Amino acid sequence: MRLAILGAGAWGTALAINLSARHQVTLWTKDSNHLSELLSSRINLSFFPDFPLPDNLYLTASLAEALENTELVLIVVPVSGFGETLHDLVKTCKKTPVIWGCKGFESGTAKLPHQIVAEVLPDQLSCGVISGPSFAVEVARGLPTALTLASEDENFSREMASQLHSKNLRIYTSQDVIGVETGGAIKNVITIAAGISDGMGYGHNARAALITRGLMEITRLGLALGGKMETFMGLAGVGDLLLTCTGDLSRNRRVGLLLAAGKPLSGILSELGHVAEGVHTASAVLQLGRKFNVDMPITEAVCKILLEGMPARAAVDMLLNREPKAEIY
Ligand SMILES: NC(=O)C1=CN([C@@H]2O[C@H](COP(=O)(O)OP(=O)(O)OC[C@H]3O[C@@H](n4cnc5c(N)ncnc54)[C@H](O)[C@@H]3O)[C@@H](O)[C@H]2O)C=CC1
Ligand SMILES: O=C(CO)COP(=O)(O)O
Repeated sequence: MRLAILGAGAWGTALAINLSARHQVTLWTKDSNHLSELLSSRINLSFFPDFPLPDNLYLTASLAEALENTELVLIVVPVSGFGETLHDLVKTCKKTPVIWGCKGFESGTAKLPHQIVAEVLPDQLSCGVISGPSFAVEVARGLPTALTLASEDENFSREMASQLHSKNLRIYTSQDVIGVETGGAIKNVITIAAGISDGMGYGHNARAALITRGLMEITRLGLALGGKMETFMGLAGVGDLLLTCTGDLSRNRRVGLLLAAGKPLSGILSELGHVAEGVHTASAVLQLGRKFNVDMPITEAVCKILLEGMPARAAVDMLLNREPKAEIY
């Protein structure tokens, strides 16, 4: 298949490396300076420096060129650039099927990516989201990874999954777009909390409790938004939550670890050099929790730290001092 990957960060590059083994892939960056770097070194020094780019991977900064004869567009820019990228796509007048891999609610509007698609590309029928436990480095290495591809159009997800599926990239299908997007978005906020807890030395018991109670927050808000319970128990829910809360490759976890060490958020984000979606999505999650009357104490504590500068220890005390209640309610 001929496919265009829009977004040459860690995730776009990892997917391009993996999929180039079986497909004709074009990797698009909006930034012409970044393109020059990619073309001259054949390595993504800015975002993914440890992997040479495959010889058959085509690189461009021209969207029209990227979309030439393309059968599928994979959008893997951060959520903050997702709407802009869709608007750029509209200008090309191409009706190519679209799959996105960004994880978060849009900051300010609290919209999920599929809601942005519905606004910008209202006639886009062949579309869906791909998500699940997938550190970019491991996908680039060809290590076994399983993902969920969700689309309201079952034929589309089945057809695309069969094209993209391989021994090292197992693609399961789903029709629960809201559930898959919600799981991927909220787990980033819970992961920041897990990083904080580990950074403060609270131990394995506390982390297990955070993951479990975090899954409860994901499930409660996800159900309120229209997602399905089984999705939160699957790859895009508990699967991704477990990965990033425990795996040191997670940027969101790293944000938590560094906050616990007392570093200021602005310094952490510039040191990271990559997007940490939990930072940008936390307030939207809190806003939606309030709107749907869903109790989200972990999200609230993370927001206090990120948005109000509350010291991590005080936020943890706030969580620990909550009144006891029934586990399931
Ligand atoms: N890195 C990973 O392991 C995974 C990341 N994701 C998700 O994929 C999305 C992208 O993540 P990464 O590639 O890791 O981030 P990154 O920070 O490594 O790279 C982001 C890329 O997007 C580009 N970009 C930013 N705004 C843009 C815009 N408006 N238009 C065009 N390009 C723009 C940047 O120049 C950069 O090349 C995030 O939502 C993330 O949660 C999903 C699964 C795995
Ligand atoms: O979502 C991811 C893996 O599934 C990547 O997580 P981070 O953005 O925290 O690195």
